[in-house]
Amino acid sequence: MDRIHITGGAPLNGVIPISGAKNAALPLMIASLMTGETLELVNVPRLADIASLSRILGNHGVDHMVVGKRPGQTTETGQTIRLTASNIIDTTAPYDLVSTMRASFWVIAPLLARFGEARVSLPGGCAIGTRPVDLLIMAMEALGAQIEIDGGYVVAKTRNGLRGGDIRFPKVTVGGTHVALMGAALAHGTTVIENAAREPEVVDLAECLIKMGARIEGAGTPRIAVEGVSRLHGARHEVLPDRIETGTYAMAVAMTGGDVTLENTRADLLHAALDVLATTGAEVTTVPDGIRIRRNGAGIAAVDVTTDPFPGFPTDLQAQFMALMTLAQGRSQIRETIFENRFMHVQELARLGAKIRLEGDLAIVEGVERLKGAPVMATDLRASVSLVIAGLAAEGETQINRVYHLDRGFEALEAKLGRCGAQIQRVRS
Ligand SMILES: CC(=O)N[C@H]1[C@@H](OP(=O)(O)OP(=O)(O)OC[C@H]2O[C@@H](n3ccc(=O)[nH]c3=O)[C@H](O)[C@@H]2O)O[C@H](CO)[C@@H](O)[C@@H]1O
Ligand SMILES: C=C(OP(=O)(O)O)C(=O)O
Repeated sequence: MDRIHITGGAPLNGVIPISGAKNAALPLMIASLMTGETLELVNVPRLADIASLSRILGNHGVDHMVVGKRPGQTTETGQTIRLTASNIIDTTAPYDLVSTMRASFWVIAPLLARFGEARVSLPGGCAIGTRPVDLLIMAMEALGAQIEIDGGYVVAKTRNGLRGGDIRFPKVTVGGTHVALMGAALAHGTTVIENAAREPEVVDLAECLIKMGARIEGAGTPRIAVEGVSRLHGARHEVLPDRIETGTYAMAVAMTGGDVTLENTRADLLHAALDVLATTGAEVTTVPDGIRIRRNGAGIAAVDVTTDPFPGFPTDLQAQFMALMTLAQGRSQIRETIFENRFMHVQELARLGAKIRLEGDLAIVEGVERLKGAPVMATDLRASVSLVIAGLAAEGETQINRVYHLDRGFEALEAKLGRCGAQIQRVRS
């Protein structure tokens, strides 16, 4: 298994190009199942999760083509892919493909809406809590689907197509909102989704569906209205920038010190996180087509954070922020409200010398003066990258095992950091 070796202590200086968002690209690719025409997606990141989903779509019969590079494009310019679901041969998404990632479960909605049936294995994904799918099932039932669980599979059927209905989510769910949107877009009649997720990735999916002919109003607000149409058509859509990758590198610079411009991204995608970073003492400025982060000399101020659905502080940046707080001057309290088991990085950060105490959903971090490199191993994607950030700021060598978690969500991580002065290498084995 590959490992990442880091020799910490160097500040980061330079430019980091931000990739297209994994968590937008995945539902957008799934939306290709909603039409027999071609969906062209631009700025798709090169990631293990994207490859896994391509395999799942391929198994359903979706044709997948990667468009060749154009002059001026580099390996870090996202790929353009064309997906055509004109000949679906199988409406089952099998366990061995779906178990590796959460988003693959969402194929259930377009399959059901367009073909009247779907058999999808219960999903996997990052081990950060129980992660049930009851609300996704509730949404499809509200659209008239009959659903049963059989041998680890969710079997969904509809006789005469989905029909519009009222969906009120008791808690905000990103996946539930994606599924509700895709189902409702091809249902007969009107659907109102209440307490919808407002995440930018939901808005990106809605914008793409609108280009495909869907009638959707209110995406980005808690109330989305969808007027179903009988068919959708092909479209071309650019995946929005990855706000979690953006925030991750911003926190890395805030921790190591230095001056980095994050290119091809937008501050409005992560205001809550950038505001918190500024409060810690980092200088955050917006520049054309990006964000500049600087911290030179000043110490890191301790700041309390609570994760929340968008526009709040994202749970997907909680681990990275905790890494930063391990070197803060004083005590910070980090409350995780979205997932009940998303503190797996705590014991690994402790190996580097961090002082963190857990009390239920609260992590109390006592800042220390320095971290010291050590071998560590993370169990999920964002936890893994929090160890990379901590390793960059620690004295000496850090070795990060189980790198496949990082490959799920961070495109060209070593190259992007290496060009800014980080001493980071992948050791293949
Ligand atoms: C691929 C992708 O986009 N993943 C993101 C998505 O995950 P995902 O869509 O799985 O997360 P949700 O927003 O659905 O989960 C939010 C909360 O609702 C609960 N819940 C969800 C569905 C359900 O049927 N029942 C239920 O109880 C979850 O356990 C969790 O406590 O949003 C999360 C919250 O921003 C992010 O951390 C993930 O990175
Ligand atoms: C939790 C994540 O992914 P998934 O929902 O696929 O587990 C993530 O992107 O941080």
